[in-house]
Amino acid sequence: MTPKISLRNVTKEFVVRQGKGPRRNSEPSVLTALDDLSLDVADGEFLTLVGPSGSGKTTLLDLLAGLSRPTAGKVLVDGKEVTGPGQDRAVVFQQYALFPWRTASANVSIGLENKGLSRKQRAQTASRFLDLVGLAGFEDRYPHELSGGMKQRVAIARSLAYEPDVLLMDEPFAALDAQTREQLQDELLRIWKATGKTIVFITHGIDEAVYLGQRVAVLSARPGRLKEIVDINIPDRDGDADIRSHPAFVEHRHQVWSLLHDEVRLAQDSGHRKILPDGTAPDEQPHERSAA
Ligand SMILES: Nc1ncnc2c1ncn2[C@@H]1O[C@H](COP(=O)(O)OP(=O)(O)OP(=O)(O)O)[C@@H](O)[C@H]1O
Repeated sequence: MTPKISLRNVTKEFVVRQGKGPRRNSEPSVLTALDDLSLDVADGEFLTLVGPSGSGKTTLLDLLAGLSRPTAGKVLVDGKEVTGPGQDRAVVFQQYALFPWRTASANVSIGLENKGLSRKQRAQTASRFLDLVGLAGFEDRYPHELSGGMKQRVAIARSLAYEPDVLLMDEPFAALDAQTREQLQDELLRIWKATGKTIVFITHGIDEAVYLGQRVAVLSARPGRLKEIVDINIPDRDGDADIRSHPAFVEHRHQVWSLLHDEVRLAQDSGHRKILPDGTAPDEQPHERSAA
């Protein structure tokens, strides 16, 4: 069966300049964010993605979203090469990016405006998706009247409303307090089960990765390569038990922690992999190319 998402030998390079101001080096260098990465995601799968800072997680999500193109290799969705953003994929960012002058309902309706629906139909669809994310009755609230968790629910409802097959989530719960985060993790699992979406979810949280993912993809320190994919098998996952204290959860968490810990140490140990605060790397060789 064709995987829903397929990354085939994907490399992404950026051309950067070292230093700043008068000390800025005129020679551009190439920063390899992702290196020869191959990965398949099945239809309806929930994949979480972890990796040290700078390992290329957001770069990978941007490629899947069609916001940028790989330097080499291919990104396929349903067997077709991704050449730009599309209605089949929605992105949820850490920052909710809601329009402050629009109500929750109007924010959710945004993606429906080109679908030839009447105003009433759009409002009904928005209500249905606000209901799905647990915000029934909040249609007329403005973003400033909502908590952080509620705003993120609106953002998720907005992404779901135009019925994408794939949900791409870049640390969507990172700005929320621990309790709200856990609540939204459960909501997301419920929505995923109800809708059958394919989800790729980036997180810095090992617990979150293991709790949400059917598989956890671990990236190596920059340049990002696929270090390992951990299959998550936790018995009784659908029950009422506290999954986070289940021995299988604890074991998976330790496994992912060890893989990540090795990568973070490697990145720190080898000076040539260090990344300067301005995003450039001292190890990269000057390169002829001039565009990212
Ligand atoms: N547009 C760009 N131009 C130049 N370099 C870039 C660009 N986007 C990303 N990079 C570099 O590519 C590398 C990977 O960045 P990316 O944001 O994908 O990492 P990440 O794993 O998401 O990091 P974090 O966990 O800190 O958010 C970094 O070294 C970053 O500085």
